[in-house]
Amino acid sequence: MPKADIDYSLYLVTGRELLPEGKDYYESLEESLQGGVTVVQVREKDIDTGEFVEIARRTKEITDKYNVPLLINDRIDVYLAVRCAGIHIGQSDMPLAQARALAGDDAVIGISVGNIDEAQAAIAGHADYVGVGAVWPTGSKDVTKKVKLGPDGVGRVLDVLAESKTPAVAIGGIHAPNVPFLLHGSISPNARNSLDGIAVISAVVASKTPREAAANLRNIVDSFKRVRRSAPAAPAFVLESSPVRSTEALVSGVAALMEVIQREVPLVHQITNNVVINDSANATLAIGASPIMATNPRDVADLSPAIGALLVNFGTITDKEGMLVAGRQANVNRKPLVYDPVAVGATSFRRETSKELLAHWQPTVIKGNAAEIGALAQLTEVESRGVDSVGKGFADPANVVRTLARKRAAIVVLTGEEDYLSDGDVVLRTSNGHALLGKITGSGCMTGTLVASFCAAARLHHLAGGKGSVFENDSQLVQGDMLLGALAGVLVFNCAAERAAERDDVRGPGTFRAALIDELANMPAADLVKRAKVEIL
Ligand SMILES: Nc1ncnc2c1ncn2[C@@H]1O[C@H](COP(=O)(O)OP(=O)(O)OP(=O)(O)O)[C@@H](O)[C@H]1O
Ligand SMILES: Cc1ncsc1CCO
Repeated sequence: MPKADIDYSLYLVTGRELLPEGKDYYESLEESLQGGVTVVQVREKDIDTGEFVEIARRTKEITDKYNVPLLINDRIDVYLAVRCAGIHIGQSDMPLAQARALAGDDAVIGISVGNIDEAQAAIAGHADYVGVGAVWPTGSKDVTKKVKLGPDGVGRVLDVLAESKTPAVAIGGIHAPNVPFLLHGSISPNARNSLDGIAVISAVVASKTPREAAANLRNIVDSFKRVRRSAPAAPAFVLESSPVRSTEALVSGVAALMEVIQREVPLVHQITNNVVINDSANATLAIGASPIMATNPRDVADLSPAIGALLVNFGTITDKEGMLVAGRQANVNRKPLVYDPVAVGATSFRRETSKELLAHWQPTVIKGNAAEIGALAQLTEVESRGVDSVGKGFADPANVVRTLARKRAAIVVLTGEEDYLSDGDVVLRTSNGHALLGKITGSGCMTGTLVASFCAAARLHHLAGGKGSVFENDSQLVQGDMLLGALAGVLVFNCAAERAAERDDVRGPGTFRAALIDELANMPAADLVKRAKVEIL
């Protein structure tokens, strides 16, 4: 097969030691090829050369049947003996130039790269493809273990590879539940490049049903590539391309979600700060959803299948382990995950914690004030004072939210006197609310709570086959119109604040805070539709 025709979508690295008891290596291999494996690499350690050659020869007989290229890990002598498609070398194996001299120009030569320098060297040495990793720790179920490159780090390497168009597969700790996160989260910072495929070992080899395991992985990768091809310039990949929108449709969509909440009473899991925990739970109840504020890692893993959405707000970071586990489980269970990085730019501890969380899981929505969004976007235009944003805000907020949404493949919500929301494509501006919101603590945190609740509703609405939902795609992390969910959270909160501020019994922040909870509970959808000030920019 010509080098250019190789499809790297699902790259299987063999590992005979990982086979389930009683499963034959060749049988497992053949089933995985039937499931859709597109490249095979034979990896054998501590084995006699004669035996390696024999395994490679028999493996090639099977891969040839499926017209799938076979690569040999590290051993050029074995490659020369069996004459398969090529070899794969690691950084501590023979240098690339030497491998090329021995194997010749026809051989496919791939190399493992773990950072930008190694990627640049691979390009300079004309590697035919690179294996980028390790993404996550392998051989471990402990999700709190230190992440290696993470999807973010893979994205930085992909950026370097964009120009040479060197194909890239990611490797290390890849299993079906984290594949959508990996594919979306590793789109290079300026969206120029994305993964050509994923390399897996135990996700297929250790399976008793490798055909099904491979087919599932292949389906996710294929879906991702389809979306990426169809919308290269508008990378709201988590959500596929945005449906056609009008302000009227958006506002009536919000009203519909208010009904969904009442009907479905979604459970909204919140790991939030100890300043706002009570107000947030009451705000959740007031709109008709059901709050659960659990933080212990053992608790949160069990909860995940039952919840409608997860909120991670790190205003007072005391539960990092719980945040890591709960977020990963939300991705695994494909539940909306709203991330509120309170005061993220204020201290190095917060910046590091945020980086660590974002390497472990993919948020569906990122919500913050100007200082927080600025810090995540690495902009210095807006300053913070503790949890507050100070100054006039961004000169071009629409561009800030759109750019960060693209970079993070998430909906971004920027709060303030006016709120900006984007999925990386569309930008919405809402101008509801009241200045009294700036006089009570946790108004941003409660906005996050409501965004999470309405994202839960948007997903349920989609699953029930509701009108206007986003087209389903197997590589999407979350199903449903999450931009609409985020908009609903912002609008309901701010319209309730307007109603509260208008009340005669409200004399200041204290009475306003109580009235706000009342109005969240009492607001008719028709009044929201009347009040809503939404623009599509
Ligand atoms: N002056 C204002 N007029 C109208 N709405 C406002 C105003 N200030 C804030 N809001 C609204 O209040 C909510 C919180 O936004 P803000 O940007 O103040 O959050 P925050 O700084 O994160 O708050 P906190 O740290 O207290 O939780 C948002 O829904 C926003 O729309
Ligand atoms: C005041 C405060 N400090 C940490 S979190 C929080 C709530 C508002 O963000």
